[in-house]
Amino acid sequence: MDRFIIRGGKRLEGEIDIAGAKNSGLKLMVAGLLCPDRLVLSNVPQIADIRTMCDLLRRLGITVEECGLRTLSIGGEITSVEAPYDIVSKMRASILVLGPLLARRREARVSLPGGCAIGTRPVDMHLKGLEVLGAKIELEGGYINASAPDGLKGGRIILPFASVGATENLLMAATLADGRTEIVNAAREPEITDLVNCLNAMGAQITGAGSGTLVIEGVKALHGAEYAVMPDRIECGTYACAAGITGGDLLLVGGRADDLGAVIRTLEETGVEVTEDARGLRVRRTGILRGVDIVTEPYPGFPTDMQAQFMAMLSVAEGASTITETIFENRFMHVPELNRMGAQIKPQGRSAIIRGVERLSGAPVMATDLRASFSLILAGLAAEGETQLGDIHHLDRGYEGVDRKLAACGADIERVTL
Ligand SMILES: CC(=O)N[C@H]1[C@@H](OP(=O)(O)OP(=O)(O)OC[C@H]2O[C@@H](n3ccc(=O)[nH]c3=O)[C@H](O)[C@@H]2O)O[C@H](CO)[C@@H](O)[C@@H]1O
Ligand SMILES: C=C(OP(=O)(O)O)C(=O)O
Repeated sequence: MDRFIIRGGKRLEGEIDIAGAKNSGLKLMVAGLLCPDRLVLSNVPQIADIRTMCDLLRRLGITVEECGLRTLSIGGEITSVEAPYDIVSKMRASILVLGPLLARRREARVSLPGGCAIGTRPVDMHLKGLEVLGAKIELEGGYINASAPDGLKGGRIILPFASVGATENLLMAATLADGRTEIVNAAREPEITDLVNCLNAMGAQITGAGSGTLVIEGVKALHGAEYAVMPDRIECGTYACAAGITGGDLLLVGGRADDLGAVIRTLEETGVEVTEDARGLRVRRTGILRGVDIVTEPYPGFPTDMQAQFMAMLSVAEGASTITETIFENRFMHVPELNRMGAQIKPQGRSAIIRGVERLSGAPVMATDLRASFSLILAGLAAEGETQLGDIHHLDRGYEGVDRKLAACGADIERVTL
C-alpha cells in the first residue's frame, strides 16, 4: 500500500540513467523459450513486470537466474505448456508465450488476458495469425487451447492493424516453422527490431525489421546468445516531460533520439529543447510551454504510451491543445485526476481538449494505469503544495527507481508505506 508524496515547484536538473525497455525486455525473455540453451540478457530493468515474467517462465519449467546486475540467464526445457490465469491476469504480455510454446511443444494452453483499464484489448489477430501457420485454436473456460500436431508451417499473414503484440507472437512462432513466413503490416516499433536482432543472434533468419513487412525463413532450431535490452524510449520520453513541466535541464543517459520518433518533434513544438550526444539526450526548457495538437499512432507516430505524460505537461502550457487517442478506446482515465489538481481538460470521444492553466495545485490522487500514474507524478512536480499519489503498484510495473531518479535531480518526492 505504498504511495508517493510529492511537494511540487522544484526545477529538475541533473542526470537520469535510462533503464532497459520493459516492452522489449519482456519479449526477449519469452524468446528464451525458443531453445533450451542459455539466453543471457543484460540491461534488464528491475521492475515488477519483469519479475512477473520470471514467475511465468519458471511455471513453464524454464530456469531463470540472476547472473550479475540487471542480467538474467534463461534456459532449460519446457515442462508445462500452461500459462495460468493468475499470472496472465496480472500482466497481459504473458500472451506472448503462446507462439513460442506452439513452435517448441506443438501445444499451448494460455489464459485469455481480457481487457484492462485502457481498453478491451482482444487477441484475435494473434490467434488468426497462428491459424495461418497451421495451429488449431479453441477457446474454452477462459483459456486458449492451441495445438499444431504436425508442427507450424510458414504462411503469409496480413495483419489488419500493425499490432505490436501480434507481430511479436507470430514472429517468434515463425522462427521455427517449416518454410517461409511473411508478416504484412507488421508493427515497426523499435522493440520489434530489438526482438528481431535478438532472435537473429539466436540463429533465426528474419529480415525486414522496421519496414512493415517481416520475412522469416524457418530454421530447425535456435541456439543460445547474449543480448542487451535496448534503452526504454518511453521512460526516456517520460523524464523529458519531467524536464519540460518543471522548466528543468536533464541529461537522459542512454536515451536515443531515433527511438523516440515523433516525440522529439512534439517536445520541440511545446518549447522543450532536445539535443543528442554520445551519452544520451539533453532535454531542457528555458522559455514558456506552448500548446500543441497530438494524435497517437503506431511507430514512428506519436506513441500512446506517452499520451498521458504529455497531457500533464500541456495542462500548464500556454493556449489550448488537443490530444486524440487512436490506439486504445479508454486511455483518458488520468483526466479526472488531473482535473482534480486544477487542470482544465475536457474529453470529447476519442479526443481531449486541454486549456492550459497557470498552475496546478497538489491533491490526493489515484493512479489508474502505468502511464497515467506518471502523468500524476509530473503534475505533482509542477503543482503548488503536496500531492499524494496512491495505487502506485501500477507505476512499479514499468518504472525503476522513480523516487530515487527524481530526487537525485532535485525533486521533493518520497515513497511512504502506510
Ligand atoms: C507489453 C507491451 O509491449 N505493451 C505495448 C504494446 O501493447 P499491445 O501489444 O497489447 O498493443 P497492440 O499494438 O497489440 O494493440 C493496439 C490496438 O490493437 C488492438 N488489437 C491488438 C491485437 C489484437 O489481436 N486485436 C486487436 O484488436 C488493441 O486492442 C489495441 O486497440 O503496444 C502498445 C501500442 O504501442 C503499447 O501501448 C503497449 O505498451
Ligand atoms: C500499456 C502498457 O503496457 P501493457 O501492454 O503491458 O499493459 C504500457 O507500457 O504503457
